[in-house]
Amino acid sequence: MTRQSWAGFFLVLDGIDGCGKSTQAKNLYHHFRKMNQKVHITTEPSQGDLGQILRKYLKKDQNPPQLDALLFAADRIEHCHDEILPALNDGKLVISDRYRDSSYIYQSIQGKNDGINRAWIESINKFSLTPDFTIIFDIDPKIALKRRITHNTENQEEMDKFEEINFQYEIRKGFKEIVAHNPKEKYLIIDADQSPDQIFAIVLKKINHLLKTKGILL
Ligand SMILES: Nc1ncnc2c1ncn2[C@@H]1O[C@H](COP(=O)(O)OP(=O)(O)O)[C@@H](O)[C@H]1O
Ligand SMILES: Cc1cn([C@H]2C[C@H](O)[C@@H](COP(=O)(O)OP(=O)(O)O)O2)c(=O)[nH]c1=O
Repeated sequence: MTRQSWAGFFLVLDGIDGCGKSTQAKNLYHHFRKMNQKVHITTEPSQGDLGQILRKYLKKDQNPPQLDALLFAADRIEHCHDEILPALNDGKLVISDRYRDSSYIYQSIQGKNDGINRAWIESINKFSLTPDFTIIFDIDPKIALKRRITHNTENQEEMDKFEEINFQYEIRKGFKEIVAHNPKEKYLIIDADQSPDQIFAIVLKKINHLLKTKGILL
């Protein structure tokens, strides 16, 4: 699975937990559906067989971090092979709610005291597809947490193991560093402390431009 050119467009939305990426992924999906544009929405952990197994493992507190990293990487290979590449070859805009950068950041921070480093995570992910473009939603973790509690999608007892606030500050920093070290042609960082409509307007302007440049959108 080394092919890196396709008829479609591979877009990733990423950021800390609760930054609003699922909301924007769904907005984009519905927008392009209405326009009769070929579009596919997906998420990581994936809905595939390995994604189901991974979600089960993530509910356990005491997995070795190496195991988490390997499961995320395995799920990603299956996800690329079974779902993402076929959709891209079919000319679709593929919108993924989280992808490889989440592994680079979450697993390297989670495993920093267990001998896990970024180079190893990159190596186990080297067979996954490289996105055409990534949007990072940047927000203070306290605001993201408040949103999720206010909307009653979360309470403190049910918080996933990755959602502890200091960990989220480290994750936020990690995403910012990725943006800083990559070209503007590949990444956009958006201040996610704005209304959903304001954020959507920024996202849509960028994606329309990118799709027009690639000749996918007329
Ligand atoms: N821009 C926004 N302003 C206020 N609340 C938001 C905004 N975007 C999303 N939300 C709400 O915040 C919560 C988390 O958003 P969600 O899109 O699920 O985040 P993520 O997918 O990044 O975890 C949801 O309850 C959602 O309705
Ligand atoms: C894709 C991915 C997610 N994660 C983490 C981020 C989330 O805290 C958790 C599960 O994701 P999920 O339950 O979908 O949360 P969210 O709505 O915030 O995206 O898995 C990783 O640690 N590594 C990865 O490669």
